[in-house]
Amino acid sequence: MLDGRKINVGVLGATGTVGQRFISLLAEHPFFVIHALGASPRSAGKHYAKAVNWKQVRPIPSQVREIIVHECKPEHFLECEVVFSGLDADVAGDIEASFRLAELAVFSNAKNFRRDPNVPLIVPLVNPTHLSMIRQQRALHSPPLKKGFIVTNANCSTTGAVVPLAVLEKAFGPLESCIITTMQAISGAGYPGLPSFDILDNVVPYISGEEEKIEWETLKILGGIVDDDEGQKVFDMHSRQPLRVSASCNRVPVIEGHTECVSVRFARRPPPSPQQVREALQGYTSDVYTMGCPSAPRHTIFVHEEADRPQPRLDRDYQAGAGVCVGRVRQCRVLDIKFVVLANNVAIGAATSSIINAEYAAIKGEI
Ligand SMILES: NC(=O)C1=CN([C@@H]2O[C@H](COP(=O)(O)OP(=O)(O)OC[C@H]3O[C@@H](n4cnc5c(N)ncnc54)[C@H](OP(=O)(O)O)[C@@H]3O)[C@@H](O)[C@H]2O)C=CC1
Ligand SMILES: N[C@@H](CC(=O)OP(=O)(O)O)C(=O)O
Repeated sequence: MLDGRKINVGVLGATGTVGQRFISLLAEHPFFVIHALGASPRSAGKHYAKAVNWKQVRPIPSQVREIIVHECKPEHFLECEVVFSGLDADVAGDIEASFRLAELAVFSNAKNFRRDPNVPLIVPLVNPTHLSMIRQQRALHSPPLKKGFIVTNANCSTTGAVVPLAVLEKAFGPLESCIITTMQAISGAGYPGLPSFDILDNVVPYISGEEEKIEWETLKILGGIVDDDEGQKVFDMHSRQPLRVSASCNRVPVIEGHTECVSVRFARRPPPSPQQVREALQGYTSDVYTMGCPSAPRHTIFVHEEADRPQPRLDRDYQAGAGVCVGRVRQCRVLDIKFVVLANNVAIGAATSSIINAEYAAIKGEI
């Protein structure tokens, strides 16, 4: 893998909410060094510090302030091996495909390639081994690729839910059904997000496309990879034990941190007790942490005993936003078990996941 050298990386969408978090997290990274930045033609040609409307707690890292922002064209990123994409989904599809064609490794937050049958959808605390699909992706690409690939991470609400769901499946066998109700922060809509007139003193019970993404992505992430009749690898979408997922999504006046109420029914009878569920969640260690990915949280899930936690203002920075917090684990009178989960939408829900995915790929020798 790395032989002690650092890998040059670029950030696409570097001026946005997710792009800024990438820059904060990559500023002092042991594997990666920021080499190039890209954004829209509106920002191109400016020093980063002039182009960005910086909204992070820590100041703009000094080494990126003077970098000239480029348009998102591969010719400006040829000295990079990896790009992290925080691009607007309206443009991410074509741009990310062009970087893959130019033999770069693309780690994307955007939704565009999540449903591609050869693109892994990886929540690193859950299914990093889906990275293996990039070999088929390269081979089936026209023309076939030597190094280029795209890896996506999930929708931020999907990410928060699938971490505890995956742990429960591992401990207690397949889930049969799951109901998820989200309370999503406004930073999930990028900056400036919703008009204050719409979100202050209010809850908006609709986020376009979100419920469908949670219901579909959960199956791709929790399912395995199998061989089809032609010997191709395919994602099995949890088909061996069909899992029904029903999601309802709400926007709430919180800046950062998506809170979700989750109820689950297990296939096996009798189901686990709330105490068994708490112990399984608290005791889980992710493979990416064990393998030494530097951004992986030491403790994947913190289980609160207090009746009124997790809360976004208090818990969104747990493990620098890389872990998730669960609370209120209790019996559900309709399904089996219900709980609340909080995940930082900009960190483990976005930039941190992409970075851990790239760390895992580097450790595995794929970049
Ligand atoms: N915010 C979140 O919590 C999460 C976001 N995501 C996804 O991550 C991506 C980024 O989200 P977010 O940071 O919130 O979005 P923002 O709107 O904050 O940022 C979008 C970025 O895309 C750039 N961009 C816009 N148009 C173009 C263009 N024509 N060419 C090149 N670059 C362009 C913008 O550059 P400029 O400043 O120059 O306009 C900006 O850097 C989206 O796909 C989103 O769905 C995923 C999970 C969570
Ligand atoms: N839709 C999410 C953020 C997002 O951009 O999701 P996706 O990457 O799945 O489009 C939210 O509003 O909180």
